[in-house]
Amino acid sequence: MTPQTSLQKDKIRILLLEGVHQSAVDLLASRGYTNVEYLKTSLPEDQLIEKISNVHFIGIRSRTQLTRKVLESARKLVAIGCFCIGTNQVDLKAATELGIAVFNAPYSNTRSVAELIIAETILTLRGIPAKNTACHRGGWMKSAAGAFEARGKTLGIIGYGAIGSQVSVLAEALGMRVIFYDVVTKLPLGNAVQISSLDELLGEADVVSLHVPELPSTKMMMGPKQIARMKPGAILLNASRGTVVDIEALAEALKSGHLAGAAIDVFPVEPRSNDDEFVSPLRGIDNALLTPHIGGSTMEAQENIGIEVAEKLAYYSDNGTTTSSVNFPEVALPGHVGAHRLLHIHRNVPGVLSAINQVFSENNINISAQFLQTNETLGYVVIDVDAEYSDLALEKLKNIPGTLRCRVLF
Ligand SMILES: NC(=O)c1ccc[n+]([C@@H]2O[C@H](COP(=O)([O-])OP(=O)(O)OC[C@H]3O[C@@H](n4cnc5c(N)ncnc54)[C@H](O)[C@@H]3O)[C@@H](O)[C@H]2O)c1
Ligand SMILES: O=C(O)CC[C@@H](O)C(=O)O
Repeated sequence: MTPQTSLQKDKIRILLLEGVHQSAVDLLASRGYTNVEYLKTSLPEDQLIEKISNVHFIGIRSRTQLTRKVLESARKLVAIGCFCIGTNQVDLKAATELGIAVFNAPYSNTRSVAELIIAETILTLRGIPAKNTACHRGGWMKSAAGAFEARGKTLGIIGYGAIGSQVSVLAEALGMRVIFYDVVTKLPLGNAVQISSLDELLGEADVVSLHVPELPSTKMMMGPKQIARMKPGAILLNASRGTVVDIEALAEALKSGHLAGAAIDVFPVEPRSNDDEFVSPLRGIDNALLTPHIGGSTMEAQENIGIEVAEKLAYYSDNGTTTSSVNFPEVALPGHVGAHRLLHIHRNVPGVLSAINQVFSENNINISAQFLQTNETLGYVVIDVDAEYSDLALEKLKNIPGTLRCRVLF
């Protein structure tokens, strides 16, 4: 039997955008959530605001921009599922301040991206993008000039996290020498070596591959100066985020021949759907291998992501557990058989906790279990009580100053 929540499950509205995998819909259905609107595209802000004002959960990929303005109109929203790794498309500060939990799938497409990077390393070192284009145009570029083996070349990885370190292992298996730059000291895998400055890495690597998140500190981290610092004839790979590379400067470096090639999967501006035109200064540059943000788009990854994120949303809805949330204090909760569970999300300011406890002491409500976790913005308190008291407690808790969201699970 599926547990009852504060709303009947068929009243809990879920909006899934950007064609998330069917596995998400199936998983939600298996947990009793069938009130799902499924769209293949992202939505422009005005349409998003209209739709989000009425839903309890939303699932997106990388294109949907959940700005503060959008989130402020999401009065009923309980949680956001990012069916991907990156969460830069969500204003996380706003989501946190509004008490909306955000989940993602931090590892489900790691391998897919790493495999693509290895393929691109080999293809760009051999000059395949230009040769392929020539063949399609009736040309025949049979030549060894500018074509190299990966073996023995130096791969410079920027951002040695889940993807960067996976690329490192695969590249070493090809016989490449791996160096990496990361703002955090990382345990190097295999024979990889951490380099202390970006500048030094750029001066040494034959192939540079970017695997950093989109952050203020990574915006345009590959600008004209950094691109000029790369070795003549080097190759730049970017499957991280489009804002990390100055795309105009890259186009110039490819046209001038300073860089021998590039493989770019992510762009500062990406079409909203497959029906929209892709516009980029890299179009028409034959030694640039361009892909439509499909680093993580494999059947395996998408199916796993669908299950993982939908499971996190359903679990948070049913039980209150926030394990691996991107922005919420993490609480792994047991079941609450025989009790009603109150979930209280509040601003982490002095006085809220004592006000919560006062509700129970003043009204003589026995607490059978209580869980508390905070981060610097939020406090998350979970209280299990006898069924007969949950309505009264919910009403009182909702009125405590500092309360952001409050719900009950029956
Ligand atoms: N193209 C795609 O389809 C695709 C798929 C998955 C992920 N991504 C992108 O790849 C990014 C990386 O994914 P991940 O799972 O490896 O993330 P991760 O968090 O595991 O690793 C990121 C690494 O970058 C480092 N870093 C942060 N700022 C840095 C800086 N200024 N200089 C150097 N290093 C810095 C971090 O310390 C961390 O080690 C994601 O954030 C996402 O934007 C793209
Ligand atoms: O599927 C997507 O749209 C995004 C994929 C990738 O960039 C990620 O962050 O996981």
